[in-house]
Amino acid sequence: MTSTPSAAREIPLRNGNGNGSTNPGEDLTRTVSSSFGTLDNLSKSPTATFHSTPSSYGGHQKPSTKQLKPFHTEDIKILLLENVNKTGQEILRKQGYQVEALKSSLPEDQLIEKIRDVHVIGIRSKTQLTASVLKHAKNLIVIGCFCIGTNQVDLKYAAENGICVFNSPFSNSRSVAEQMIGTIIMLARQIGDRSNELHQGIWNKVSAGCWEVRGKTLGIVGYGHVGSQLSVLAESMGMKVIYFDVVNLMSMGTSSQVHSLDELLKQADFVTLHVPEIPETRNMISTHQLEQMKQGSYLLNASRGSVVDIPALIKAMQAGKLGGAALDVYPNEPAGNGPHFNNDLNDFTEDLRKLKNVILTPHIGGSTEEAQSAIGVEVAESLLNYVNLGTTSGAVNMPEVSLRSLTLDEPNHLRVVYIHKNVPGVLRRVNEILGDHNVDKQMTDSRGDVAYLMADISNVNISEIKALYQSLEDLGSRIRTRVLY
Ligand SMILES: NC(=O)C1=CN([C@@H]2O[C@H](COP(=O)(O)OP(=O)(O)OC[C@H]3O[C@@H](n4cnc5c(N)ncnc54)[C@H](O)[C@@H]3O)[C@@H](O)[C@H]2O)C=CC1
Ligand SMILES: O=C(O)CCC(=O)C(=O)O
Repeated sequence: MTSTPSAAREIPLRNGNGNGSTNPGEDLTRTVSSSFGTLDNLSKSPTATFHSTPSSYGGHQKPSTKQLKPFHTEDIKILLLENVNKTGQEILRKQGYQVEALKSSLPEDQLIEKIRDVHVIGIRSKTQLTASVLKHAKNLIVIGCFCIGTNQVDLKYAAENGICVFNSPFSNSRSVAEQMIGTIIMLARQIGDRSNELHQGIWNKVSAGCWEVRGKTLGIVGYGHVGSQLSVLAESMGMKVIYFDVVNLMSMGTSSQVHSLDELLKQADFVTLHVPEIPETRNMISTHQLEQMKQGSYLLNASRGSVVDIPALIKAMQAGKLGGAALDVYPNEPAGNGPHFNNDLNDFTEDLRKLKNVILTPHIGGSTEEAQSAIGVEVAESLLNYVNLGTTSGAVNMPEVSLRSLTLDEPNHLRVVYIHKNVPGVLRRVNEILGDHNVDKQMTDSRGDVAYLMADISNVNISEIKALYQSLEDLGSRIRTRVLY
């Protein structure tokens, strides 16, 4: 169940990227067809106060919280891809929004068709929301990544076009760390091979090359949410933990930070990768790094497929340099489940599949009931808070801005959300427009080239909302204007 504090509703969902209609009025009617109908009706009574009636949506709200609802919620279209958990789907459906949920991701041409009219899209790690896809998303105001990684989204393009992006920063970290613990032991004991052999009827009781993990050194590359959880679990099994991170961090337990990747590679019996996909981490483990690793050591990657040069890893395995490896992620991954793990996907796949003591898993580090359910709730609530209240807390590509909810004892109040280019003079112009009313509270912040302003203003007649909106839209700095009332 959502704990979203109120159910404010957005009116103008205009895209600021120049792809939408040049007439904002047309955009309003096009994107949320009933919002002008409602607005026009209300505006016949210019002195009317606009307490919205208490909504049936989101049963947890305090009685005094104002429900902002200038259009029908069923006009909001949400597309959820990649089997987003039911918890998230239900929260969004309960709002009355139109939710379409698909089990897999979509090929680019189908994605472009679908993304044209949705206001909200929810994805996991596979769907690539590049600039060339997003430029077709004329109505899109927010993206929810129901996962940790956001490398699949062009965050800069999204921000510059007024599309806010949320993720779930740590709800699956524990699941990944636990999978790594299991995998470390499986590699050390060659359990994958023994199990495969026995499935084929072959009894192969061996101890050569099989080890306890107690007393061995685990080298963690990237000591963030996943890496630090793993550190604690590994120490509890008697492993010595060292880690390398570009940031100076507090060591958990008795683990210690080393100064370079090479230092870690030279000391560790197991090397495990938990860095984000960024240009600096592309192929961070390649031929040179594999050469630095100890003879018979093991490599694990559950970060992103681009972080390891897999053909180089295959060579190191074939040469007997490593004792084993485990991969959960690959440069190209299939859109959905099925018999897709072959050379059509990545041209090294058949060679990889032939290797002994190499555990291959289909990107399931975060795939547990606990993680997916928690992520569903967390990201769906971020989406609601953004759509309903304009709140950007936790956003990964916008400044974090929030104001307390409007309440029913505040008549003639509305909330203005103004996403704009971060250039001098904008605040003065915006406040000239808002200044005809009473600005009760205002917050503004910037992140790079984009700034986000949120203001609650009172003494606004219904008949004035459209003009207010239009004045903000007419400013050259405007990326996107939303008025919630
Ligand atoms: N296999 C799976 O199902 C999952 C995979 N992931 C992947 O794991 C990655 C890590 O996740 P978290 O620990 O939550 O991220 P995080 O952001 O909490 O930690 C990443 C750490 O890597 C460090 N780092 C960045 N660049 C580095 C570099 N060049 N060298 C060394 N350290 C560097 C950062 O300073 C940070 O401490 C995610 O970005 C995601 O791609 C996350 C969850 C599930
Ligand atoms: O579960 C997923 O779809 C993706 C997990 C992941 O890689 C992430 O959270 O970054």
